[in-house]
Amino acid sequence: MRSQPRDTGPVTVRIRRIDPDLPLPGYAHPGDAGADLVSAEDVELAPGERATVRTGVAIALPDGYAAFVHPRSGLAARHGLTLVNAPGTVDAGYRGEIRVTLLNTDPRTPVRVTRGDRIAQLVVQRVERVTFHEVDTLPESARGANGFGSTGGHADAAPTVAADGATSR
Ligand SMILES: O=c1ccn([C@H]2C[C@H](O)[C@@H](COP(=O)(O)OP(=O)(O)OP(=O)(O)O)O2)c(=O)[nH]1
Repeated sequence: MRSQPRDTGPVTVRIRRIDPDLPLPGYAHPGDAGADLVSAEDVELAPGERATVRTGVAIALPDGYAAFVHPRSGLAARHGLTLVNAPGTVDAGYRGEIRVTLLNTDPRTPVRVTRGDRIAQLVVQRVERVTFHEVDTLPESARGANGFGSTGGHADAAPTVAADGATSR
């Protein structure tokens, strides 16, 4: 069966430039999921150091959406630069400046970020709100309570954590 492209036009997100000299977030290519966010600051991160960096923009997402701040793979692979809280969550009701908590994971080399550098990417997604319905017993499933490496695939897989918190290999 041929898959049909979804009929979705772009969602309009109101954005305010707190720092007028910086570019708006932008998609580098058609089809990209993330719009790049730039740094509003010059920062140097020592090995293992983190810093919360301004991006110069604030947004108002429509209800039912959230934006997620993701690391950029090139910065991660080349410099070990990631985000402490990846992905950061920007709530629909948040009107403050989007900030990015960068972390230099490299054990030896400092990372220098210059104002205007693209430091992270913002992925806007629909999100569901749920009603939590308390029950005594959950429905059975094939996975059950197995997780945390239970399916293997790594020589040093983490121990299995049971529903009661007990661990076993
Ligand atoms: O990487 C991030 C993560 C969050 N935020 C902003 C938007 C978000 O709506 C707000 C609160 O984020 P979160 O809910 O993750 O923080 P919290 O530590 O739970 O704080 P709060 O008690 O304010 O919800 O901070 C950012 O600018 N960048």
